[in-house]
Amino acid sequence: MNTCSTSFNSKALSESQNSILDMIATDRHLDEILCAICQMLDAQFPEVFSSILLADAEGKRLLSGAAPGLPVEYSQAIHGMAIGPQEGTCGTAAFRRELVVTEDIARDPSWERFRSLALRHNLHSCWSVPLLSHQGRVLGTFALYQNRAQAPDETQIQRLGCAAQLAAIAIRRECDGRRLEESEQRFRSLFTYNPNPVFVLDLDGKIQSANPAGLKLKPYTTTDLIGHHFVNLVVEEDLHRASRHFSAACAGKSQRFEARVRDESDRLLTMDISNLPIMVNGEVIGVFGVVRDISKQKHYERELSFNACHDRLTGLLNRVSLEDRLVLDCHISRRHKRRLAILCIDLDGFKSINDSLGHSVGDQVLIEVAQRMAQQVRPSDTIVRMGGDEFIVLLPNLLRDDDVVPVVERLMSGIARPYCIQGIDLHVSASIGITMSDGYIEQPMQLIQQADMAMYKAKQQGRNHFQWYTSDLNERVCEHARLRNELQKAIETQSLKLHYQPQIEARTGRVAGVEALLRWEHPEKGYISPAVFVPVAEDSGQIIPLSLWVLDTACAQLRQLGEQGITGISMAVNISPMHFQRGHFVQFIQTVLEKHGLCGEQLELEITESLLLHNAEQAIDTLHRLKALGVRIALDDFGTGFSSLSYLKRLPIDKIKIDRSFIQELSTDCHDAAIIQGIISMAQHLSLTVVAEGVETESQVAFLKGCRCNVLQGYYFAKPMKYEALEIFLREQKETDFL
Ligand SMILES: Nc1nc2c(ncn2[C@@H]2O[C@@H]3COP(=O)(O)O[C@H]4[C@@H](O)[C@H](n5cnc6c(=O)[nH]c(N)nc65)O[C@@H]4COP(=O)(O)O[C@H]3[C@H]2O)c(=O)[nH]1
Repeated sequence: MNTCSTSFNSKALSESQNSILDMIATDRHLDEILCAICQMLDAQFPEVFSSILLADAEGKRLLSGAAPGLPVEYSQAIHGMAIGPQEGTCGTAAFRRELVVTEDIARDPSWERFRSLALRHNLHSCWSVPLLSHQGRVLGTFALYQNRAQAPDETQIQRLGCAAQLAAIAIRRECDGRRLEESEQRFRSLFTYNPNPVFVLDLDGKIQSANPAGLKLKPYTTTDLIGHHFVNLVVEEDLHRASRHFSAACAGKSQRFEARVRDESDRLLTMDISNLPIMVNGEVIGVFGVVRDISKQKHYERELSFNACHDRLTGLLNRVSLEDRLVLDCHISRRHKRRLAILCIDLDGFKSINDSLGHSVGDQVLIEVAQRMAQQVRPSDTIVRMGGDEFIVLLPNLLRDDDVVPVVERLMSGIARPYCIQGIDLHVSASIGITMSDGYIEQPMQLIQQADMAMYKAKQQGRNHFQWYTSDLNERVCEHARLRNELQKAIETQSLKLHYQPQIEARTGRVAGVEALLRWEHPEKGYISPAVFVPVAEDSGQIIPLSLWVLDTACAQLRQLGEQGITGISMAVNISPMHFQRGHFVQFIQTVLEKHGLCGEQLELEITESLLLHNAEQAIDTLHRLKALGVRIALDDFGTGFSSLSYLKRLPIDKIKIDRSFIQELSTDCHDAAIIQGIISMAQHLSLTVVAEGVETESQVAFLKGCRCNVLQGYYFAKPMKYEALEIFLREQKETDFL
């Protein structure tokens, strides 16, 4: 080897090195370059063979790189040798990352695997250096084999290092190129296969390239997208915003915003756009526009917010939106110094359509009502469906209060026109409550309450009416609410009592029965008439527990009378239509009779005609079932309602009670006398018992007896009295004849 090193021609070496560097610079194939490096050294040292091995991807094995002077059989045998602490010269050099010198292969223990092969090919010593990347990763090894056992001198080590460096440069460049190529391909894939449109814009905003998804956003007005400014894509209203974000991205700040674009079919799409600066060597050279179509999401968002504040059935605003609208309209009225009208509209007759013809017919009516109302007001007015058949209308721009009247009249006549649903002609009308404001009100929702109160008043006046809100209406409603609360307390503290008024058989003068009448002794107001508090209890639903208590108590006290030996009298109890129409009413009556050991004939239920107004067929059916229990039925307040004589014969009733207003006018009004005579004779034809209520004078008694009225009830005989008084009264009357 000394001979070789002395004969080493440094000029030739430097030329070879230059030509190899040239090969590297001109991107010649790596195999070619590595082979040239080996040949360069082989040429310098006769009887020396260079070998380059390359590390595999995992850095665990060494693979053939170049070894033009080595025998092919040997090169093939060491292909794939492991990198490790005892793996020949090259495997060990790669493992230790330093020059490893094997002076004598024949004696080196790390050569055990390949020793005989090497010696067979006359290879006796091997010196190897690792090839490392910039980051210190092992790229491979460069080795020199000699055909005699020997150690390298300084020059040889230097030349070996020099050649190894050239090989490392070539390999690194190859790796870098491959990595660059790979990263370029990755980027291309991200760009090309991105389902979202991606644009590359120059700093002027011109589109330099677009991926296939981006090309689909080409406006139908242009033929090409590339080279055009991005403003051609964005709709005019959003241009200013889009340009602002683009400029910010050009200044190096990533941006995210929404803008609308039109696609190649001229569809309007809402896009979520990211503008990202393209940074090269710390400088912005362009902008990426990454676009995501969020049109569907926007559509759902709009739908959700529409549903949140609109009524699904009619499309009108719902009660959620009412307060906001009201506050806004108060503001408008204040600013324009106009009057604001608030109308509360409730449909008359809608419930019976819904009950009898079903909800789908009811729904159709509501939809049409909503449409008709919308036709009668201005677009700037507001119509809200509060639920069911109740609506609120806000008219914020009226000059005078009276200007609301024509609108209300139009609404009423519009609603009252017949509806033809599924071939059936239907009629509904509207009861309207009106309140006015100048917009200066601290709690605008109070206006809704006022209109609501007025609407209730309108309803009470009959159908198809409108009513203005007045402050005394408010007073009455407040009183109503107060009474309801106090009544609740009275129910809870059981401070309601029953009084009883005897009913006298006209022919014999004996007590035929008693009527139970509710009494409420208010701690401050004294006795409150049931005529006052029963309607309140009916409105609030309190009538049900009250009615159950009355029936139970009346039956209990009738039984108590029996136990006192007072028998042969019946107990009449007033029944509220609301309780009567409840399910389980008949069952309850049966239970209460059984509980107190009474038979049906001892109980008489006083009902009124109003009970037959809604669903008369069902009411008649309930009456039949009560009759089957033996219970008697009396029709109270006869003569004050519609008193259609024709339906009387269809009703399974036992008695009619002539209202006391007829009896009281008897002496002054000869018509009343005629009416009473008529009622009694008609009742006799129908085999009904007639009771006259409110009998106060002897002459009334005489007249009624003359007309063959069956039963008399009134102060003339007895006022309603407590149970204890009744017991005494009944005991005494045994000996007394009233008539
Ligand atoms: N001026 C005058 N009045 C007489 C005379 N005789 C009896 N009255 C009164 O006439 C009313 C008869 O009861 P109603 O027609 O069923 O009318 C009752 C009934 O509709 C209702 N009511 C009373 N108790 C109950 C009850 O327990 N349940 C229900 N649902 N309603 C009841 O309250 C209404 C009024 O009851 P009250 O104030 O007790 O008034 C009672 C009674 O005190 C008389 O000679 N002259």
